[in-house]
Amino acid sequence: MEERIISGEIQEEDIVEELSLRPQVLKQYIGQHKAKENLSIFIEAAKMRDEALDHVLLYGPPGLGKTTMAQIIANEMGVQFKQTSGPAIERSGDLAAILSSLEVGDVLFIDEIHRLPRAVEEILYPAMEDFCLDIVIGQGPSARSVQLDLPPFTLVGATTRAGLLTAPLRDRFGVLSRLEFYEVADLCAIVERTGDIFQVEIDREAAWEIARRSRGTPRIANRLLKRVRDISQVKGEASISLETTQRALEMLQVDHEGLDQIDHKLLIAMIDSFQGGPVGLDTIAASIGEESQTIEDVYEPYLLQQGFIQRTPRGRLVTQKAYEHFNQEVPRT
Ligand SMILES: Nc1ncnc2c1ncn2[C@@H]1O[C@H](COP(=O)(O)OP(=O)(O)OP(=O)(O)O)[C@@H](O)[C@H]1O
Ligand SMILES: [Mg+2]
Repeated sequence: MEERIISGEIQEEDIVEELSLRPQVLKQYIGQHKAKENLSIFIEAAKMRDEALDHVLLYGPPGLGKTTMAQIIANEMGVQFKQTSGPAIERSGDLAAILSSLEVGDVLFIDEIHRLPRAVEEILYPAMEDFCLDIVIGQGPSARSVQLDLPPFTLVGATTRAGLLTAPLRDRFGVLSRLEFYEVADLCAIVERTGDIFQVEIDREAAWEIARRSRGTPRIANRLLKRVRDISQVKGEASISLETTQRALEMLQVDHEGLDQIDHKLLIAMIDSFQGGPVGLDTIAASIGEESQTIEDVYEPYLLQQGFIQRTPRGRLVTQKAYEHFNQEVPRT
């Protein structure tokens, strides 16, 4: 897949900056008021009882701040943060090794937890529930099962697709926290914060414009700001202006709703080739040459949330808003 400027997924150019841009404590974490409020209560209660925080599942589209939140949880609890990911753990032994290295209260963060192999996942059940490790040593008739005690710890799982988690795994999380697309005002604050860290001035209306076109996603807001900053610097502006921002975003082919060429291709295909739907995901994917899974995880959530498309049991439908976006008449049926 070519790299889209408005993809919420992490790209190579983001990696270095993310380290410096990540808020460290809850107070610096902008937006997500509901998730933040819940977590801060649970964190405070766990600290008062001097216990490990209950296991937390963070879910939501890419780039909304799941990894950031996981690190903040560890910081707020004052414990160590250990990080791994579903696809990185191939064998049960790998997970057993990680679990047995944990100390009291530690946060173990498993990113993309829906991609843990099944056999590995089963090791997690007793670990999460009873803080014990059940391992089988040897094979065949001589195999025996050994139990090891683990210190109480907090598992923080992150996933873009909570629906893919097995029920036994999902049920073992005490706190389920869904991250939502950000409000424009919150994204605007994020853009201004990032501007401060980059030491660039940005006019309020320019920050707002970037926020508006960032698909509710901090990672995209930060990325757009970087591109806009480059263009503004070349122009020699003392502070990034609205006009430059609009020009830059036009050059980057991000429209006033934050939609890009691929969104356009997708919506236009639905309108022109499938009379607005309903049309199945796989059919749309084939017609625009993208993977169904990418459409479902990356493009569609924002189009759904903004009401450009709807999901029905018979497939996806484009809405009146989509027709209006392209100045097209809604066909009568
Ligand atoms: N609430 C926030 N306030 C300020 N910056 C944020 C916030 N949430 C996320 N960011 C910034 O957005 C970027 C992406 O966040 P993060 O890596 O935590 O997202 P993610 O949900 O883990 O993404 P992925 O699904 O790709 O793993 C980071 O650089 C972070 O600094
Ligand atoms: Mg992440």
